[in-house]
Amino acid sequence: MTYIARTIGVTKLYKGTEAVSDVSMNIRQGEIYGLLGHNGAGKTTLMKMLTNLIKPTFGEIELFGEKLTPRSYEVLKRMGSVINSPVFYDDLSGRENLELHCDYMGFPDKRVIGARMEQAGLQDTGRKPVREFSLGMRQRLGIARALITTPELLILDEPINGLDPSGIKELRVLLKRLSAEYRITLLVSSHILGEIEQIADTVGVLRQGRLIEEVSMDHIREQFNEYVELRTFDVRKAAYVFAHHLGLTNYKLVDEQTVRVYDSGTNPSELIKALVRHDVAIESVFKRAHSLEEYFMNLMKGGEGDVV
Ligand SMILES: Nc1ncnc2c1ncn2[C@@H]1O[C@H](COP(=O)(O)OP(=O)(O)OP(=O)(O)O)[C@@H](O)[C@H]1O
Repeated sequence: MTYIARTIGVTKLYKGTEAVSDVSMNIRQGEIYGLLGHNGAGKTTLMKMLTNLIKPTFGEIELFGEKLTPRSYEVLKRMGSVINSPVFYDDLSGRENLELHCDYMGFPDKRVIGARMEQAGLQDTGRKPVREFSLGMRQRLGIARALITTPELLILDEPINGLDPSGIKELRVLLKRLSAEYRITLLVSSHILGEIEQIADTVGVLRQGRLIEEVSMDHIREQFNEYVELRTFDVRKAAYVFAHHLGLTNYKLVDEQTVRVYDSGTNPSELIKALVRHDVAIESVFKRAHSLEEYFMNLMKGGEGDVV
């Protein structure tokens, strides 16, 4: 397993109060890691430590397999970030802003600018001053600026904050494209589960400074498959009907009275009809729909995760 970034027991104290507490997070090369947490959970603080803007009080950070120190200039060149809302010269165009950035940062080769504008979907903005950009365009210009150095890891703090639905969609497409086409590893924070869920390969849940969950979305989806649960007086006969009359294999006998059929496409009425036809008495039927949201919401606010 190759980790591009790791924190090992990282804690940050502000005037004796823990903003981030003993966080060990593992970001794999090539993935989109979604950092989920309510406002104040510690997402920005964690990202600032990863980008060397602030130092952990305790613990260690590893980037590209190397320990992060105040002199880690080389590894920092391999990453880009947008933390807090990006600031631009509003009277200048997107391209001019990126040209100035290259000057400040000492990148003589400005040929990359066109490619970065295009990657961020801003190739058609021409001479339009940034003042006239939508919030979504500003966010994407911030990302284009962070991409100037061709980073392998991109860290984005709440990039969808304040965007309207079309801006959110454009950004989602951009992030997925950066990951799939350009193989950039992404760490993206949000307090909106729906967004993280749609793009992330791994989700880390921060609550009051603690990383209380780090799990792959594939694993979570497997656990949160929708199912139809039937209570019957004869589970074995019900299982027989499912297997031999409906050709199902995706069912499980939970206990002496309960059988679950896992499949989002399962139609409860088909199951009931088949059971009735074969004289299997049914006590109750229950369809469990998407409970992923419930699970993460519980984690974020402090309840127990209800993993089936
Ligand atoms: N410079 C600072 N000095 C003192 N306390 C701070 C400082 N920066 C952050 N904090 C506190 O640390 C905690 C975590 O803040 P942080 O900004 O990391 O959270 P967040 O999850 O990014 O939330 P938000 O989305 O609201 O920025 C909060 O209680 C915040 O008030």
